[in-house]
Amino acid sequence: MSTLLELNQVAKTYHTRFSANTVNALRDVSFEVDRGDYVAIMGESGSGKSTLLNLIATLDKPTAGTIKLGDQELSRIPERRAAKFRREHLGFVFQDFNLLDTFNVFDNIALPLVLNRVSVGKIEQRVNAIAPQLGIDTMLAKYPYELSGGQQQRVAAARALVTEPELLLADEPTGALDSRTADEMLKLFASLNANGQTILMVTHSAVAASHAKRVLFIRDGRIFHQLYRGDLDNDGLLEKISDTMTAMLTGNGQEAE
Ligand SMILES: Nc1ncnc2c1ncn2[C@@H]1O[C@H](COP(=O)(O)OP(=O)(O)OP(=O)(O)O)[C@@H](O)[C@H]1O
Repeated sequence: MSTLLELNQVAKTYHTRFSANTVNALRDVSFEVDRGDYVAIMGESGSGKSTLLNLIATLDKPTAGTIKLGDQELSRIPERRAAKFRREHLGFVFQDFNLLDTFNVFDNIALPLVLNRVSVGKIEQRVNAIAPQLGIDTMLAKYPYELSGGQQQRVAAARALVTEPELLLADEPTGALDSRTADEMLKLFASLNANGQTILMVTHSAVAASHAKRVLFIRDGRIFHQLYRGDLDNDGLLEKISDTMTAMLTGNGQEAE
């Protein structure tokens, strides 16, 4: 398999404006994500997960180290091209869906294509192709407030996928969903991944992470440990995740290789 995302000794230090304090949010983070992989990133609140996601999403730049998506080193993308790069290469799914209330479902899904100046005919073709895959083809004329949380998240997933992104970035995608709906969402992610979609998901939820192929644990801005699914089923991986979380919380266990 070829490498899609490569982080090499990435560090991020925040300098707070009104004091001399600095926060080392990430330190010496290196890992790779192959095309077709499904990676979950776990860690306690404040461990650096959002910082990491923001760097990969080109919303912020590392203080040191490099991040490459394919052949492109992200910190070399000029500011004026960053939004276009994001729309062309990345898809985003957030905890709170981030749908536009005044747009119907069709227009919400179409938005990134409109911004990319895709022709009207092609937009209709793409939206009509992705909607049935996510089971929302009967809802295209509805507005977000008319949908359940699970349906809204599927619309958000459709919007993220309609541009056929190389990498799907998800930030707590099941955080606002009840457990049954969260389970449906996780099954959807697994089937997207089975069809080749590369996924990087930040989550607090061990159950959500147990659907991934690989789990990275961050503690105090460093990679603490990695788990690979191998031959394990979701329950087997969940057990290992729980053990690692216990080790992380009690301060035991090994640092990552
Ligand atoms: N803009 C900022 N300025 C200063 N410090 C920051 C900034 N953003 C994050 N931090 C600090 O960096 C560290 C990592 O924060 P980050 O938000 O990445 O953690 P997290 O793992 O995503 O937490 P959570 O799960 O609560 O969202 C924390 O100590 C946080 O206070």
